[in-house]
Amino acid sequence: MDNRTITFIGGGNMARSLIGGLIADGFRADAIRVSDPSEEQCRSLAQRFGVTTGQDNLAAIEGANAVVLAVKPQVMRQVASELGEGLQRSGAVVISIAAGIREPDLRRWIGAEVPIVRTMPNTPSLVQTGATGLFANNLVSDQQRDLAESLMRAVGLVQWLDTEALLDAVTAVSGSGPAYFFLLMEALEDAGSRVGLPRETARLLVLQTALGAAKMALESEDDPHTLRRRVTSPGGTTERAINTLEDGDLRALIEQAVRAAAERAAELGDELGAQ
Ligand SMILES: NC(=O)C1=CN([C@@H]2O[C@H](COP(=O)(O)OP(=O)(O)OC[C@H]3O[C@@H](n4cnc5c(N)ncnc54)[C@H](OP(=O)(O)O)[C@@H]3O)[C@@H](O)[C@H]2O)C=CC1
Ligand SMILES: O=C(O)[C@@H]1CCC=N1
Repeated sequence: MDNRTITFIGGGNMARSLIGGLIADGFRADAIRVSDPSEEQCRSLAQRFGVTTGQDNLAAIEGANAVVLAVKPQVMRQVASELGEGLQRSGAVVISIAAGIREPDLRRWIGAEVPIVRTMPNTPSLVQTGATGLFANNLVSDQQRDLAESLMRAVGLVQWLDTEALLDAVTAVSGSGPAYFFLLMEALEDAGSRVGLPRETARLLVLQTALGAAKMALESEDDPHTLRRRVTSPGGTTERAINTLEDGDLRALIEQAVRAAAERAAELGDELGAQ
């Protein structure tokens, strides 16, 4: 991806997933800088990916074409304020990955009219199977839009959104989504082990089944409903299991969970944006 440089402010879980995916996609390690207060975190990132690391946020953004703000929402205000002038000078596109933090608040904290792309990626970016929603403010140039898109496309699927508010829904569906599937895997593995399978066998069967179902749903012309019906023989085993799940109102529970996550994203925006 040419010779553009990208700086990550915060080198935690999500930054690690994005960096790993970018490098696996051929992005040059020497074009990636990470600034994080933890020396341990920096050492581990430098060792694993060969990226440049440091503890000085302002120094890290110098000359960068894109600055990814990958800190927790609760420290975003402090980080954005501290970087304000540097960001204004650099002309870099700011890419925020924080849940809830709204673009107008981020711009206010930075204290300048800077180009901002607000995104919501997810951790499978590490294995280049991420899913990212993006929203650009009107100061983002076409080139910067392409840069933000190509960074996120290097690690998976990208979906641009017309309105920023939809990012809370993206957060609730795909940002947090990997955790829902991991929970299902944990539960299925536990259940498999309780009906007699050795735990390792149960885990392998569950993971391969999850992979197979997702791959099939992505590659098939049929929708998941049709694919599900094909597994479900009348009077068979799947029917019995699906009836149990429907009787327990799994769908309503999932909707409740997604609404709760979206509400929490909005709440974070309200709470932290009011500062
Ligand atoms: N995890 C996920 O699945 C996803 C997370 N996100 C978003 O990504 C962001 C980061 O989340 P996640 O990676 O999970 O969090 P982590 O806590 O793993 O990473 C944040 C990192 O930022 C560091 N940090 C804290 N203060 C500063 C500072 N002033 N300057 C530079 N770095 C700092 C932290 O160091 P220390 O720990 O020492 O404080 C930590 O290493 C959040 O805003 C979250 O909403 C978005 C999509 C998915
Ligand atoms: O749980 C969180 O708040 C972050 C945002 C989406 C995934 N993890």
